[in-house]
Amino acid sequence: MGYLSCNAESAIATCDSWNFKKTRTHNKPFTIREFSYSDLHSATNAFSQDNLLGKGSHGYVYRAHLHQTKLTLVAVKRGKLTEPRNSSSNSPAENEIEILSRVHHPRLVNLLGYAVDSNQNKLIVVEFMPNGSLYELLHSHSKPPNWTRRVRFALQIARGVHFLHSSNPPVIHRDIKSSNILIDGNFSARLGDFGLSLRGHVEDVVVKSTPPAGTLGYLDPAYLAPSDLSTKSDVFSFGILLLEIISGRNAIDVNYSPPSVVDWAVPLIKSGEYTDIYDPRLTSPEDDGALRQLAVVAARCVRKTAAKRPAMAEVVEWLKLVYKRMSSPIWNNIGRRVGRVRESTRVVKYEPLDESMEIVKISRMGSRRNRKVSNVATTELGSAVIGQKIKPVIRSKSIGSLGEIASEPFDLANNNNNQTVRKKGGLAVKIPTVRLSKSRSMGMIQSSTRLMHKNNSNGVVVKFVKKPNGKELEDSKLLVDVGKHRT
Ligand SMILES: Nc1ncnc2c1ncn2[C@@H]1O[C@H](COP(=O)(O)OP(=O)(O)OP(=O)(O)O)[C@@H](O)[C@H]1O
Repeated sequence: MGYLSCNAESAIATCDSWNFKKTRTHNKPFTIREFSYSDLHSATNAFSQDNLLGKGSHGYVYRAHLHQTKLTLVAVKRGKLTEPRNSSSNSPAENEIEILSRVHHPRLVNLLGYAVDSNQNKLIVVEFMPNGSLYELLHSHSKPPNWTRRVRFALQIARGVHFLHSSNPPVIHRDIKSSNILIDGNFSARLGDFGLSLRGHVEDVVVKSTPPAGTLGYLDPAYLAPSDLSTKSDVFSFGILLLEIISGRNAIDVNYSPPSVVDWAVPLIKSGEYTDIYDPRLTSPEDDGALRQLAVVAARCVRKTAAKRPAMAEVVEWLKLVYKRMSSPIWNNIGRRVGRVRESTRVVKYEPLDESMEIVKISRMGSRRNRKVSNVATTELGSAVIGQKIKPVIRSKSIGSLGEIASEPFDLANNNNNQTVRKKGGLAVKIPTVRLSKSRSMGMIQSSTRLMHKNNSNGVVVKFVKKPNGKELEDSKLLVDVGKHRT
């Protein structure tokens, strides 16, 4: 086992030498306690209903007040009492303890300790997350999180998953989904529930002999046999999570046609109909470039072929750029609004990029197609209760390669697609869009490199890139420069 046993209430410092190369905060040895069962019993008031935080497929989670220790509020996970104990393999609780005793990160719901009951079943003690799950925030909350918060959650989870994948040996979570994303006291997202996780290299016996598992709707369609498992399966699930964050709809939802979020969203993204997938409960921003980038990142993560999906390291970099873009004053002014203002066409004024010009964007509003086909209540996957207008679909095929996706997530750092630029008091001039082809590296536009527009000496609006060293690079040179970064 990856954790060390010791007497009740004694603390042991554990650390994983493999993970010792991480940044300072993650290098600190962390403490795993063995709690006495009786302490957890009294801390949860005999596992009372009042302290029940939630129920999962493997057991129950309780709030516990520990008085003897500095940790006052913790969460205790207890397996189902009726579940037979299979001595030949690790229970989900044992697996979770084993994995979490080796990794520790601010973006994870970290292990604090464990206890053993009289039947030798293990109870897990983890950090208490007071603000529920992302699933609840997205689907049951009266005030759904705004766009900036959603992207922040996405970035935080991406960092957590990246940390797991870059551990040595890597940890593959196998159950990334919104109900396993918990929100801490700082309203930051943490990845929890390591019951299905695997730690090891793909060629390791344990990994090679463990049958596929996960949650329908999030499960990688390319993961059909143990040998198919790789970190890219988590990337797929993360992509589904991103689509859920963008659209506010469930991974599988029979109220939509098609019910699978992949089959529903990816064709819309591929055809450039981004606004159709935005959560209708939020105002969609006039400059939705950041959301488009987010949608394209999601589409790349859910590619059918695992090898074509990005690594989490790339996803983190892309999401950092999306978050940066969203942190601009324009985004901060976007309030949360339930219901959508519908207009035909309107002109939106942007903050000028410099004194000599201002930008206007002709935005099309009110054309959002509502793909919801009926108002039947959401049913669990596989449920037979389905409305009259839609056909029962249990698990639709996921969409294949996204080779034809029109725009790259980061084709341009400040991509003004479909925007027009005009000189003050002058006529509008349409700016041609510079687009990189799919084969080009997406990491080459650094956040410190900004695409801008200005009038050159002939009065013509040109694109230029401001390099980190302050030098400007004009459009034609930009293309050459971009070419150098081909992968
Ligand atoms: N550390 C925690 N702090 C606060 N609440 C928690 C914590 N862990 C879990 N919960 C609550 O308990 C619920 C059940 O969690 P659990 O991880 O057992 O199952 P699940 O993820 O919802 O479902 P499944 O077991 O099918 O994956 C969660 O949805 C959440 O509301």
